[in-house]
Parts: sequence; structure tokens; C-alpha cells
Amino acid sequence: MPAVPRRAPKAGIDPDPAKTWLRRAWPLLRAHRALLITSLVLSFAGLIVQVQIPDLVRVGIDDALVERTGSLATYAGLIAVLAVVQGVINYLARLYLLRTAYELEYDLRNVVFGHLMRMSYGFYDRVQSGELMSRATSDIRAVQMYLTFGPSILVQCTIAGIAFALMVSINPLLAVVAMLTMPAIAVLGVRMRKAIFPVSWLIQARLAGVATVVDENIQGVRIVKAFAGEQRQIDTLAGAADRVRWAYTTDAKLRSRWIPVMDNLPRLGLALVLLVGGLMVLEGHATVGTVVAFNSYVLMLQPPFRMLGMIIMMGQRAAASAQRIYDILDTAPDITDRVDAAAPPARGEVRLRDVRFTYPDGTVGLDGLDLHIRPGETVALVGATGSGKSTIGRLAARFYDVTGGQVLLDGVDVRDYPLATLRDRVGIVPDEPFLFSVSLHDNIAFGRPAADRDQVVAAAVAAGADEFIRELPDGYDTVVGERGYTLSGGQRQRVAIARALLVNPPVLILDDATSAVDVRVEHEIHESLRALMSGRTTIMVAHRLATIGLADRVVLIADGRVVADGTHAGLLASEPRYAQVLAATKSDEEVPA
Ligand SMILES: Nc1ncnc2c1ncn2[C@@H]1O[C@H](COP(=O)(O)OP(=O)(O)OP(=O)(O)O)[C@@H](O)[C@H]1O
Repeated sequence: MPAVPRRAPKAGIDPDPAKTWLRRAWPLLRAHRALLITSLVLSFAGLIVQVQIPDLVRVGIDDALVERTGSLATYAGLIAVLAVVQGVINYLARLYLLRTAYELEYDLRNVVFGHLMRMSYGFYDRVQSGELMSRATSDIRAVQMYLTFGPSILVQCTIAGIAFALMVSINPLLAVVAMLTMPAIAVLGVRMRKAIFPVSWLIQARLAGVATVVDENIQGVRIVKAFAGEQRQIDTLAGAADRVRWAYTTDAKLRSRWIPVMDNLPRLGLALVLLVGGLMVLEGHATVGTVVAFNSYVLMLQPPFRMLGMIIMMGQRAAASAQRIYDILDTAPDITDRVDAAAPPARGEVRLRDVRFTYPDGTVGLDGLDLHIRPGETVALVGATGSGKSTIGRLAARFYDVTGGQVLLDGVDVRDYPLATLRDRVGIVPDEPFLFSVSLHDNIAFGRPAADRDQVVAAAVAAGADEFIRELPDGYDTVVGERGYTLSGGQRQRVAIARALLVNPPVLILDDATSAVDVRVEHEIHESLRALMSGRTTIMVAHRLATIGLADRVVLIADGRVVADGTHAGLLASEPRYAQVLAATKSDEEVPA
């Protein structure tokens, strides 16, 4: 995959959980303060220009129309110029504000994703991916909106102060009359948001529900079809969609009740200004221009008062979203890296010493397991389902840390290796390989992005993948469908083996990695592995006799412990439990000679 040049996040979140959410977000805002302050200053300048316009209209009317002393064209021209200036300033203010918003969002997204990537298997065992997606999108958006639009709305609210000051300087009594409806607007604005807010939350939650149903059914479409579950799943979606419809309708009802009230209050304000202002004009205490200008001010004052409610609700939503984001960021990765530790020369010796391991949910994985695998050995791990075979590989690659005992690689505890070195030395191919929706070349080169085509092909040849890849329309450049579903199970496994081989690890763990490959191909893969990279330690979780036949040594695992160790023939003769496990695998294949 080509490296995309990117900028690192400029700042993160304050790590102190005792601080308020805004204080914790402060470093982010500070990192982008230049942009934000520029935008706010510009926005303020735009407001100053904006409040001048009604005043100019007032002077224009009184001067050019009533007194007939000034030139109408001059006033009209001046107003037009101010409008253009305000337009340009607003354009720039908006541009800077949006840039701040997206820069902040970029940082936040990278910080969250970077943290997610550092989290270990145990974390992903606990959390739900749908929930994480939502945190990574809508929660980040909610925080970003409040951090950038919040200050901007506050600046816009200052227009109320500026306009009021100007009105007082023109006509104090009329200024008070013009402001009369504002407190009502502010109070109703807050009430409206309070009424609508829970419903908008409900809409969000229910939309997420629909997304989960759609997502699961698209991911699991093969199962749905296999069990003819289409109609049932359509009904499930209809139920979820109905809940969204109800929430939207309730929202619409609330809005249609509140919005006309909010829209009509300003008209009451206009009527009051016309009545009181008109009487003052008739009595000679005000000019016609003043009444017209105050009309504009009344309209100009509405939005800030209306937005008060919005900003309060945005703040509440952002606080809840921020808390959910912080919950992720505050979860420290439980697999810690010893970046600067020195690693011994790689030989490929693996030793598990009285290893105990309990999964985060309390399930016992290994229970005092002792195992020594010499460099270059090929060992098959055999055992009933759930006996702990895969767990051994996961602990050797340090996807989890042991709860007791030690896993040693070349005599050094795996916890004392830099993680990158360890993962280079212990290659693992899971039984259900995951392929990315990129080309086969890029899938194979995932662990060595700089590898050239020859190296990729060599790995594919060794994994028995070259032949079928060449037959694909675009060969190695063929882009596989999501999760590699355009390939067969056996083909996906071979690509995954090639991916592990390209890294050329001294210890290779094949976790039932050839289960979907037919016996002949499996044999070929192992033959080429043997020939190509002799001296590699290979640990195979094996269910099939054919796979077991490739091993120098067989280790029988039961209840998280080693119960027997020897050759296939030896165990068959001496260990009844071995024969039982083999019988349970339902394999009727012969061991290759
Ligand atoms: N992520 C996990 N969270 C909780 N328990 C787990 C997890 N993975 C495995 N286990 C449990 O740990 C035990 C050992 O599992 P492991 O996957 O090592 O078995 P296995 O011998 O490889 O089985 P199989 O042959 O079926 O793959 C089982 O009881 C299993 O249910």
C-alpha cells in the first residue's frame, strides 16, 4: 500500500480524568487557536459592520427622504459597500471556522484511532464494534461542533450587546421596547431545545439500531440465506425502521408546535416597536428612520437569543460524547511495549513455563502448561475443542499477557521484547484469515509494505497461492472483495500463509491455517515450507491426521495442560486419550508417508 503523507495530530486530550471535559479538550483547542481566534475576530468584525447598516438606513431615510438634505444614492451606495464588506468578512470567518472544525476533528479522530490500534485483544473481546464505530464518528462530530461552533455562537451573541448599545445611543426608550420580547425568546428557545433534545437522542440511537441490523445482515448475508432467514430479517429491519419513524414523527410534532411560536414572537416585537416608535414619531420624539432601523435591530437580535437554547443542548450532548471518547482514551493498553529493550539473536526456541491464563471474561485458557519447543522443530498441538491449543499461539505472539508463569522466546520472556520485534519473530496465521479490500499483492505484503513483486511472488509460491493468483483476471493486482469473500476459504488461507511467510519469522504458528486447503495442497505447502526455510520452528494447531503427519512431534493438550508428548505413532500406542481425540475429529484421512 502506498504510504500516504499525513500530518500527526497536533495535540491530544489532557490525560487527567479528574478535570472537566472541556479542560481536558483544552490542548486540542489550544493547538488550533490561531485558526479559531482568526475566525472569531473576523466574525466579530463582520458583526460590527452588520450593526452599522440599519443605522445608515436610519440616517439615509431621515436625511435623504424626510429632510431631503442628503443624497439618496450616496446612502444606498454606502449600504451596498458595507454589505459587500460584511459578505467578504463573513466568508473568511466561516472558512476559518470550518477549517478549525475539520482540523480539530482530524486530530481527535487520529488520536482515538491511534489509541484503538494500540489496544490489545482483551479490549476487543469486551467492546462491540458497532459501538466503537459510533464513538469514532458521531461522538467526535458532537465534540468538534461544540468546541468550534460554541465559541462562534457566543461571539455572535455579542451582537445583542453591540446592537443594544447602538439603540440606546439613538433612542433609549425605544431600545428598551425593542428588547422586551428577547427574554421570552431566550426562555422559549431553551424550553424548545429541552423538549426536542431527548427525541433527537432517541433518533440517533434508533438510527444506530437500524445501522446495526443492516450491517449484521450484510456481513452475515451468507448465513441468512443458508437458513432462509430473509423474511425474518426483513421483519427485524422493519421493526427497527418503525422505531425510527416513530421518533422522527414525534420530533416533527414537537418542532411544528414550537417553531411557529418562536417565529412569531419577533413579529410581536416588530409590532411593539411600530406602535411605540410610531407614537413617538407622531409626537416628534423619534424620526421615521429610527423606527425603520429598530425594525432591523429587532430582527438582528433574535438569532443570538434563540441560539442560547441550542448552545446549552449542544454542550450537554458534547459532554456526553466527550465522556464516551475519554472512556476509550482512558483505557490504558494492557499490553505494554518495551520499545528500547534489546532482543537476543533469533533462534526460534519457544518455552512455556507453568503458564496460566484466564481470558478477560473469566474463562480459563491455560492451566499450568509446560512446553518446550526446540529451534527448527515442527510440533503439532492436538486436543479436544476448547482445550487451549489456540491460546498457546496467542500467548506466544503476546496478544494477551499470561496471568501466571512465563512464555519465553529464545530464553527471554516475551514481555521483555519490543512488540514489533516479537511480532516479526512470531508469525501467526489464524484459522479464519482476514483479508483487506486491497490487491492480493498488498494483502500479502501487509507485514512488509516495501516488499517488491518478486518477494511477494516467492512467498505466494511457498504458500501454494501463486498458481491460483496467476489465473485471476488481474493476477497479483486483483482487488479482493470485502474480507476476501471473492476467494474460496482455502485460497484465503493460502494468501494468509503467504502474508506470514513474507515476514519470514523464525517461529511460525499455523492455527489450523490449512483446514480449508485440501490434503494434497496442504502437503505441498508444508513441503515447500520445509525446503524453502529450513530451521524455522513451526507450531501447528492440527485437527487432521494429514497435518499431524507433517510434524516431528505431537503434543496432546487437555484442559489447558500438556497431557502427553511424543510421536504420532508413539502416542497412538501409549495414550488412549490421544486416540479418543483423533476419533472425535472425524478424520478418515491417511497420514502421508
Ligand atoms: N477471546 C476469548 N474470550 C474468552 N474465552 C475464550 C476466548 N478465546 C477462547 N476462549 C476460551 O478459552 C478456552 C481455550 O480456547 P482455545 O481457543 O485455546 O481452544 P482450542 O483448543 O484452540 O479450540 P479449537 O480446537 O476449538 O479451536 C475455551 O474454553 C474457549 O472457550
